[in-house]
Amino acid sequence: MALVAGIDSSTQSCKVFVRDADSGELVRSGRAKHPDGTEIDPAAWKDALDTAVADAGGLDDVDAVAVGAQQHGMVCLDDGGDVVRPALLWNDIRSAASARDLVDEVGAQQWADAVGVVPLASITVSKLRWLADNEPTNADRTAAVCLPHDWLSWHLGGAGSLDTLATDRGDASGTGYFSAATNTYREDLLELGMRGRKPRLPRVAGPSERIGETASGAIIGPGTGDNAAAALGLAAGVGDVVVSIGTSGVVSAVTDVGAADPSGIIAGFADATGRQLPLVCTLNAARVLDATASLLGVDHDELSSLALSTASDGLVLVPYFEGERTPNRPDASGSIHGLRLNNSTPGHLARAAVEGLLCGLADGIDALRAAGIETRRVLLIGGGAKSAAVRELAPAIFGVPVVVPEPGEYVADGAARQAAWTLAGTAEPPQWASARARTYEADPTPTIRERYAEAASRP
Ligand SMILES: Nc1ncnc2c1ncn2[C@@H]1O[C@H](COP(=O)(O)OP(=O)(O)O)[C@@H](O)[C@H]1O
Ligand SMILES: O=C(CO)[C@@H](O)[C@H](O)COP(=O)(O)O
Repeated sequence: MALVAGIDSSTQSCKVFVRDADSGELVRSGRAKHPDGTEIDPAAWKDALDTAVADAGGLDDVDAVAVGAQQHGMVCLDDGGDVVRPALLWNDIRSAASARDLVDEVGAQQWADAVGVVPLASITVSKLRWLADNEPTNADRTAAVCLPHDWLSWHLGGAGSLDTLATDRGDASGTGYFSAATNTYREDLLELGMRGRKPRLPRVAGPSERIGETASGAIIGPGTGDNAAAALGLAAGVGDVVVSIGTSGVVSAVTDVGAADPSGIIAGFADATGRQLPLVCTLNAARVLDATASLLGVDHDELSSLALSTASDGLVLVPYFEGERTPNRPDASGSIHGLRLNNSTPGHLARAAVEGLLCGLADGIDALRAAGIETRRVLLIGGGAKSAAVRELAPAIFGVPVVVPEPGEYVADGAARQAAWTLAGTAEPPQWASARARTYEADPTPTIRERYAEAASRP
């Protein structure tokens, strides 16, 4: 029996899932936590990976491995391959003004046409501009720039010369200097971000290309960004909208036609199979529930019960706890609207937190629909999908049926499926049985959306 391993190095943790390469059956798994913060020494990801691999019983008997990881993180390497400074993660908003500068210099429509992405604080090119303007010495020392998954794959393969760095089009498309439409780097935009400097970039491997070998002889697949890996893990098809409630809230769909949205709401990313992955991402998702539970002094199950046992009654929570990316309001904060004596209860606050989180994601679904993307049903994943209140309330707020696959790690599964594909050398990824799933349906509740839209539009 050939074994493959999929790794998910996400914002909060690292997960390793070992599966049978032919059937996809789960053999064993492991996990480890990442430190908190939006600026992280990549060595912490490596430590967590080593712990998670050990927790999963090691990888010595595994034939192929691939890494899915949080997108956009800026990993700068010097000539010798050492990191120049801690990585700035996708949710680090210090680069918001740099993003605005880049949009002013080039134009939003021009960015969308060139790379499918209008720079925001999250996008790698904005972080590089921040580096060039605020830490010019570090920018000068930067011989190569790569992403979290590129760096981990490179280390799995022994971290040789910078020439051996590799990425895939799924993750490259989140940098702001790679076009998913033409499958080429726009080195001119990288140079613009770096104010004239030209660090080297990872080679962009094909969707199932071998990029190296681990010390124990396992083939390394190209890996990808976590959202592209999730779509592959779920085998998302036409009409499927994947909604992930992790640290980020993500709404995405696999399509043939890419996005070029000058409003910046939809990012024109690539998927992990050679297609496109238009995507809307919010900064505030599962942690909205974490924060509300902590505010109320309850755990997640109690928060969910409170929300489900209380009817909506005019209280609106706008969840911009960490500023917001979509809409682009990096300096915003969370707010509560419509407090009255009769709705000033823990239950109403719990309900408003779940509804606020879901309304932000529903706006993302609407944006995909308005762009002509079929939105027949939602596949709901991520840590937040473990909340019964999220699952129960989502279909009414999203206005479409919500399919919740059994609790799992679909990013790690996508990476494992890619590893199996790389191992097989076939034209298409292997067909693995779909996870068991439950479908939730409900009549739409437009009033909740309208109340939220009114509150969220206030400055
Ligand atoms: N039962 C639950 N209800 C709501 N949120 C939960 C529950 N269990 C875990 N979470 C939250 O889910 C988040 C982790 O989800 P995950 O998808 O792994 O995130 P990431 O991929 O960003 O690391 C954490 O913020 C955690 O508190
Ligand atoms: O920035 C994005 C997508 O554009 C995020 O989705 C990151 O990729 C982090 O993902 P999670 O750790 O929240 O899953």
